[in-house]
Formats: sequence, structure tokens, C-alpha cells
Amino acid sequence: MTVSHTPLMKVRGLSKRFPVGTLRRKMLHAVDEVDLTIGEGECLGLVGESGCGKSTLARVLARLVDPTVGEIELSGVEIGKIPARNFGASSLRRDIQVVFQDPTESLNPGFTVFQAIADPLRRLVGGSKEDISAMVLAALDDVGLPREYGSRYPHQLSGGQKARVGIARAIAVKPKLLVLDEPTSALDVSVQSLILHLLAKLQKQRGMSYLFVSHDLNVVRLLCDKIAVMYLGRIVEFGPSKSVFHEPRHPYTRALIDAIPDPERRSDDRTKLEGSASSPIDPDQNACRFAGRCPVELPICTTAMPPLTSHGVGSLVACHRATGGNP
Ligand SMILES: Nc1ncnc2c1ncn2[C@@H]1O[C@H](COP(=O)(O)OP(=O)(O)OP(=O)(O)O)[C@@H](O)[C@H]1O
Repeated sequence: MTVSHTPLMKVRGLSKRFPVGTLRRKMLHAVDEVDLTIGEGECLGLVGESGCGKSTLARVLARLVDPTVGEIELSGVEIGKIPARNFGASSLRRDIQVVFQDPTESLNPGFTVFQAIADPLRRLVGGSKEDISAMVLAALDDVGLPREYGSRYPHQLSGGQKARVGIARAIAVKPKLLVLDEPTSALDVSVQSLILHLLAKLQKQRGMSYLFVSHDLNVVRLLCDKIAVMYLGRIVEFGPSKSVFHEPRHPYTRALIDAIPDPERRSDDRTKLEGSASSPIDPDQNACRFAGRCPVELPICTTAMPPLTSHGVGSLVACHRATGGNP
């Protein structure tokens, strides 16, 4: 399928700040002035280390959470100002659906598979009992689950089967945009690849747009047309998957690519960003003690990054977050 260049979602100056600290006077900049475009039928991969703000951005774009500031346009309609609590009941909810990370947690244990898929169809699409039933069965077919599984409860399903139910529930209403928040990270490796293939097939068949959140650049590279790399709440690199992967321009992207395990390469050969991993972080001081020059040109980041390994930069992210962007 040819990917259209018509934008489906346009995001401008989007920020999400959370009040933190005992007196909740400090602000944690989870998402910081993000600009993005997702084309019709395009798969955009959002990657970055744990804690960099991927899920928060995904939840804001899916309109589950309100942005602090910024614009979100869907098919030319500004949806960022609609409070999240009202969005669920609006007709626009049908256009943006979400597949969550943990299929067990995202399914109501008291609902059968049939009920889980029928519920959003009744609320967002409507129709007779027979219409709803036909749509549920079609969704089960689409995700490769036998129709008789409709009468099962979540505890009677494997992890992969639960993931398929989560996908069936989201695609049944025929959304324009599917937000996938680490949809395979809770699954066994063998099941992960089956689910990724299923997602790729569904996207081709239906021409949906995907926002695919992952910490795994390798997975994103295979599935997505474009990649956005997030670091400390900001998008530091954005472009076609091939060029981001083969000609990364940002040091953080280069380090992420180098952190992908490669049996041909010794860990010593990997890119290390300047800084000292052994520098102490004192949360009581509310400041980052990494000294030196930051290789990443971010206004909120004035200090150095520790050497980045496949374990990532979580501690540094946590350190910067505690400062609320005001080191
Ligand atoms: N409701 C909240 N209140 C306060 N802080 C929050 C809230 N939700 C997220 N955060 C903080 O915002 C930052 C970004 O979190 P987020 O879950 O978006 O990161 P992430 O990149 O998705 O991480 P992971 O890959 O581990 O899921 C973290 O420091 C997190 O603790």
C-alpha cells in the first residue's frame, strides 16, 4: 500500500507537565514542546529510553490525558482543547483507539471476549444486536482468533490471545489512528513476532495510521515508515526510518542504535556519550551532579550524559526529571 503524505494528525508545541514533590510546587516536564505529523496510512514509531515521556505523549495524543499546552489536529479538527473526560463520549473517540502494553490489565476480567469487543462497538458505532454480533465475529476473524473464543474470559486465554483481543477491540470500530503503547513488550519473544506480523498485515489491509511506541529501535525500524526519537520529553530526531537508522544525526539516536545487541561487536566498540556514570545523584539536592558538557543540545539539559549502554540512561533521566526542567 502506498503511504499518503496527507497529514492525519498534526501536533504543535505540545507539552505535558505534572506537579511533583511534597508540596507539588515543582513541575515535571514529561513532554516538552513536541511537534509531530502522522500521515494517513503511515506508521510512526516513537522510541526512547524508559521515562523519556513516550507513554505520556501517546496518552495525550490518544486524548486519554489533557495536554498542558499545545495543539492536536485530527483530520483538520482541533481536538487538543476537548477535555479528555469528554473526549471518550464524543464521536471522535472512534477515530483514535489504543492498544495497551499489558493485555491482561487492559481487559475487564468480568467480560467475555465477545463482550469486550462488542462494548466499544455499541458505544461508538451502534446498530442492531445482529449488526454488533457480525462486527465482533469479523474482528475475531481479522485477528486470527477462532469465533468460539468469543465465550471465553480473559483468564482462559494465553498472553498472545489476550493481545489479539485487545487489537480486535481497538480495530473493530475502524479507527483512523491506532496508538500502540509497547503492544508486545509483555509477551514471549515467539509471540511478539506473530503479533507484530498481525499488526503489519492489519495496517496494510485497512490503511490505518499507527503511532507505535517502543523502546526497541529494531522493532520500530521493521514496522514503521517514520521514526521519532524522544529524549527527556523532547523529539530530538524525526524522519523516515531508513535515514534515521542509517544516517542518524543526533548523538542520542546513534547511541540508541549502537546499544542494539550485535553478536559481531564487542560492547567496548559501542558509542559512548561523554560524562561519568559514577557521578553521584543526590535527590535531596534536587540537582544533577553530572559535570561537564552535554552532547545533547536541549535547553533543559545542561549537564553531561553518562556512557550509554544497552541498559540506557534511566538514572540520568530520573535525575533531570526531578529538577522539573530547571537544573
Ligand atoms: N501522572 C503522573 N504524575 C507525575 N509524573 C508522571 C505521571 N505520569 C508519568 N509521569 C512521569 O513522567 C515521566 C515520563 O513517563 P512516561 O511513562 O511517559 O515515560 P516512558 O518513556 O513511557 O517510560 P516507559 O518506557 O518506562 O513506559 C516519568 O518521569 C514519569 O514518572
